[in-house]
Amino acid sequence: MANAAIVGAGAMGLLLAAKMNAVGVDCELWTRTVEQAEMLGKEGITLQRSTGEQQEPIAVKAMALEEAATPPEGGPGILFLAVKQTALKPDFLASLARAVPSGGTIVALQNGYGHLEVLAKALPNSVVIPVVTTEGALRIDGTTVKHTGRGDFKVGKSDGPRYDGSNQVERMLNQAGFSAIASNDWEEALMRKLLANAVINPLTALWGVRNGQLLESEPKIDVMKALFRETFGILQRHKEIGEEDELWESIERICAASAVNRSSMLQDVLAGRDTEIDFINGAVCRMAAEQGVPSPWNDSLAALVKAMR
Ligand SMILES: NC(=O)C1=CN([C@@H]2O[C@H](COP(=O)(O)OP(=O)(O)OC[C@H]3O[C@@H](n4cnc5c(N)ncnc54)[C@H](OP(=O)(O)O)[C@@H]3O)[C@@H](O)[C@H]2O)C=CC1
Ligand SMILES: CC(C)(CO)C(=O)C(=O)O
Repeated sequence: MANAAIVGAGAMGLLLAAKMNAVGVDCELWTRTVEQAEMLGKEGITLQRSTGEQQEPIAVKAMALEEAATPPEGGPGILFLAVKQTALKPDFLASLARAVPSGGTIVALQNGYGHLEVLAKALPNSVVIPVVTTEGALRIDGTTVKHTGRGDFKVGKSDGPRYDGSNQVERMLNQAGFSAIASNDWEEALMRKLLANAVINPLTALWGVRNGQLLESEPKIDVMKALFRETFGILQRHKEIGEEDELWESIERICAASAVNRSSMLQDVLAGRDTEIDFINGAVCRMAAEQGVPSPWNDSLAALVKAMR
């Protein structure tokens, strides 16, 4: 049994598994289906650079989560959770609880907000480490992933013993060639990412445009700014996240840097999958309700994106 496993063989899971196994970090990959696990076992993972250039396939030990979720004696001590928040349903959480040994570490890579509470409740004997990443990955098929953008990983850390495994996770990611840092200010990073996702994702999904196209028309920028201002106010009341101007500029930079990419929400809509809207704009609406303030832009976008299904 490996020391670590990645749950979810989509964009992020394939990228992590490829880079870790390429440098000899002992790490299994747990899929949803037996078919994908068999394919990965036979073909390995093909990693494409953003330029399209691809490396030799990287061998990986893959199995379906249901096979892996046996009683936890000797189970991997670290689970990188690379599924969307939409997957965090009771049956899945029960499988995870069976797969992770008591005291094991769950590395939560999800965008959005709400998952940490769900995981902590469902896995009370595990340590859930929040990780915020600005890496970009795109699943091409069941065994191929494109590394669409280089970013970094902020690995949640606390001054107390709460996130004991943070330094180990940081080391594993750096060993795999990523840029990772264990940091106390992970919550600020999580909120800043939530702000970017709350502005870029629903609008690109609704208008069917790539990230860079958001900045190509004044009327689109006006809508973006209105959504940004409302969301910034709500998040800033929840947790100090920085200056409004600087955060708006950071969103413009993300759109420019990922100009040709489709946001994850647009990809989900195009593929007919559930989106993470409930955990992005929906989460902002819930925060606003707790604060007793209105959130008309977030309410409308959450409803409009849900109605695309
Ligand atoms: N991709 C990116 O660039 C980034 C992603 N993130 C975040 O990382 C998380 C994962 O995103 P991403 O990899 O893009 O998503 P994908 O949709 O590409 O991958 C999710 C994977 O989870 C698998 N899955 C779903 N349910 C289960 C289950 N019950 N058991 C095992 N596996 C399951 C899916 O399997 P199947 O395909 O068989 O349904 C799929 O392979 C999201 O929260 C996202 O917001 C954060 C930053 C960047
Ligand atoms: C930052 C952004 C918008 C990049 O596409 C993203 O995280 C996503 O698509 O979910």
